[in-house]
Amino acid sequence: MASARPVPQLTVTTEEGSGARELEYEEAEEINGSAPLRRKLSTSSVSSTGSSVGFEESEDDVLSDNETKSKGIVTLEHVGDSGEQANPWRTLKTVIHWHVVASQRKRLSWVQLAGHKGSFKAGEEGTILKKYTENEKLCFERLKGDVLEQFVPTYGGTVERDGEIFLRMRDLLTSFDGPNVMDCKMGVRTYLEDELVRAREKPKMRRDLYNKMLEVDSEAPTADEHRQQAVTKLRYMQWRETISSTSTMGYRIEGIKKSDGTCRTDFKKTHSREEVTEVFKDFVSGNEKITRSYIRRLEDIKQTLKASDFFMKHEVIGSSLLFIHDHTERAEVWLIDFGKTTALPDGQTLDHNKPWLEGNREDGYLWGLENLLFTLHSLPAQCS
Ligand SMILES: Nc1ncnc2c1ncn2[C@@H]1O[C@H](COP(=O)(O)OP(=O)(O)OP(=O)(O)O)[C@@H](O)[C@H]1O
Ligand SMILES: O=P(O)(O)O[C@@H]1[C@H](O)[C@H](O)[C@@H](OP(=O)(O)O)[C@H](OP(=O)(O)O)[C@H]1O
Repeated sequence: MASARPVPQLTVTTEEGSGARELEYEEAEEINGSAPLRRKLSTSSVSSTGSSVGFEESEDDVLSDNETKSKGIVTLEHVGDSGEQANPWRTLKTVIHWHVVASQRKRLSWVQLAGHKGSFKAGEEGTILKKYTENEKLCFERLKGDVLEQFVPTYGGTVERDGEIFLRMRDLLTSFDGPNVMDCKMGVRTYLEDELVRAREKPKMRRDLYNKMLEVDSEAPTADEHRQQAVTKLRYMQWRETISSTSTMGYRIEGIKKSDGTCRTDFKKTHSREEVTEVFKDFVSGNEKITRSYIRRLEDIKQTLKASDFFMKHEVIGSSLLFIHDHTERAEVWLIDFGKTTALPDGQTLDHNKPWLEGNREDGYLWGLENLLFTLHSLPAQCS
């Protein structure tokens, strides 16, 4: 395995504020002419200390460990499919005329191991609907015809439900019988370089992330962060990267649901090679055939990534590999979550294997994949 790599850190210093309202993410991105990454606008304000470090709460509820640890099973609401492609100009009209009676809605029991609560709804059979972001839609569109498309859930365009726009995609779990599922977030970095720049220019303090930090380690916040009872998102994300295996191995385990109904999302401190290996070993229940299938699939993915035009031209941040197997010993791995996968400027390409230095936009995806394969290769011997 390659050795740990240094992660450039951002030091947030408190400046005197002008009192001006801070630009919100989407506004800033619109001005730059790029696709918005956030799902909702949030409000931010100048802190009461007069600092320009704004305070901000989470834009969406993120599943907390307590909420998911119990099951990892979420109930997705199913609303009838109109088959329509979303038309932004018709949104308001559709909100008014959408006559789906709640009692007629079917519900789907589903597994969501990471991500934002309420992001998904059930689609028609075999599909799920994920809350729309322009960025993810663009990725799905650009993936059409790319060699990587075969490893990505089939994309079925945008649809409108209850006045909201969703991306329709294949539900990867439907063909499995009592699936075991694991989400591994790939890369050495979980925030975009753009986010780093924005965070430096306009740091915003978040109390919810401070609280999430405390839940894991009450000594993690600095004295200053304790005093403010808040941390910046960047500080939180970098801390998450270093306490997990993201910084040292280029991937981390986000959650696991097993066919026996157990579900774990408490892997924030799963850091060492030994700890990660133990989790994998438990996930495959020592089954060598399943392990070998996963290895074959990951080798295919690796070769395909290297040949992919899409991969070469995108900074792939926050994307996961979803592992699925069941009692039939069928095992699959899929690439999911392109919410923060961003096209590079024309002519620029990434290696995905080089260390990240601010400005080079490298994400360490392939390096993480190598390490993941290394972990799986070490399993069969241990399992037998
Ligand atoms: N096509 C799919 N088929 C089956 N399960 C899926 C699919 N897409 C996502 N999931 C499940 O939903 C979870 C969250 O998905 P995803 O990462 O796309 O959401 P998100 O809200 O963008 O997450 P994040 O906030 O981490 O960026 C995954 O861990 C997985 O369990
Ligand atoms: O895994 P955790 O510890 O719950 O932390 C969340 C996780 O890093 C998500 O990836 C991130 O959303 P994005 O990837 O969309 O940035 C979210 O930011 P948020 O709170 O701003 O939604 C974090 O709170």
